[in-house]
Amino acid sequence: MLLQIAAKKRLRVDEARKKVPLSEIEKRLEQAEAPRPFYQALLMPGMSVIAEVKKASPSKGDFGLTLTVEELARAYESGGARAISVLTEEDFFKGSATDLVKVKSAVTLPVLRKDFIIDSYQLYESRALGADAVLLIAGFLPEKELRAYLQICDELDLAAVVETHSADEIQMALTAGARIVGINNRNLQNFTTDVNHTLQLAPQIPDNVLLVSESGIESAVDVHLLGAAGADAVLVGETLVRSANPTAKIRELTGRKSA
Ligand SMILES: O=P(O)(O)OC[C@@H](O)[C@@H](O)c1c[nH]c2ccccc12
Repeated sequence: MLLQIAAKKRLRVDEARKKVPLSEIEKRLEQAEAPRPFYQALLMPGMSVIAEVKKASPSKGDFGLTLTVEELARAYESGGARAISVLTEEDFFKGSATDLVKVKSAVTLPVLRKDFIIDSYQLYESRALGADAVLLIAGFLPEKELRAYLQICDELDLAAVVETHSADEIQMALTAGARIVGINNRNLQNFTTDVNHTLQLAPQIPDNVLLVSESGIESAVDVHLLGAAGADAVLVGETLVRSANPTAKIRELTGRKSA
């Protein structure tokens, strides 16, 4: 599955680069506004929720959103989310770059672009689209490349969440210079999720690195356990998009009325 996603992405990136060359993106970036502070949002006291706009996934199919992406993002903001994640992958998650642009203008929160980044072109593109942060998947990138991408993110003032699945990937992310590490609770072999995955690996994350627990977070109990284990943030998609009231669901998860 991951290989299929990466192969599709390669084609799409090559196409995008033909349409809008890097030199053109760099020109656009001269006029770009300063990014919203993603890292600082996660640093706030208490658990930060990164709420995800997710229309579909390869394992669950279409979630049948009844709200527009703007409405959903605003509902998240009202519930006290501290950042919004927007899935922009087209072929397996039914996302788009347009979704990111729409969400960015609908809220005042920082916005994370969730996609499969396999080419440095996508970092510049993300910044030009208005992303304040990107996801870098450690399992997709050799350490040297990860390090180079993190450096480009620094130059672009783009925050980066480096997603990991194992102790080895965490070590690699830290060596490459990650300041925000994600631990994905989803087993990519069978797509099951287990928040214990974060609880087991959390001790590997030093205090000066922010920890985001990703996937399969369903309840206030999950959030409490993850906070006690040292997570600074949780990344929540399905539980929120399936909820009849995403605003109330975020408040329920954090136990707070606002951000
Ligand atoms: O819907 P969930 O189980 O709350 O998961 C959200 C998020 O963690 C998940 O969408 C995700 C984590 N890493 C990814 C990488 C690519 C696509 C999607 C993801």
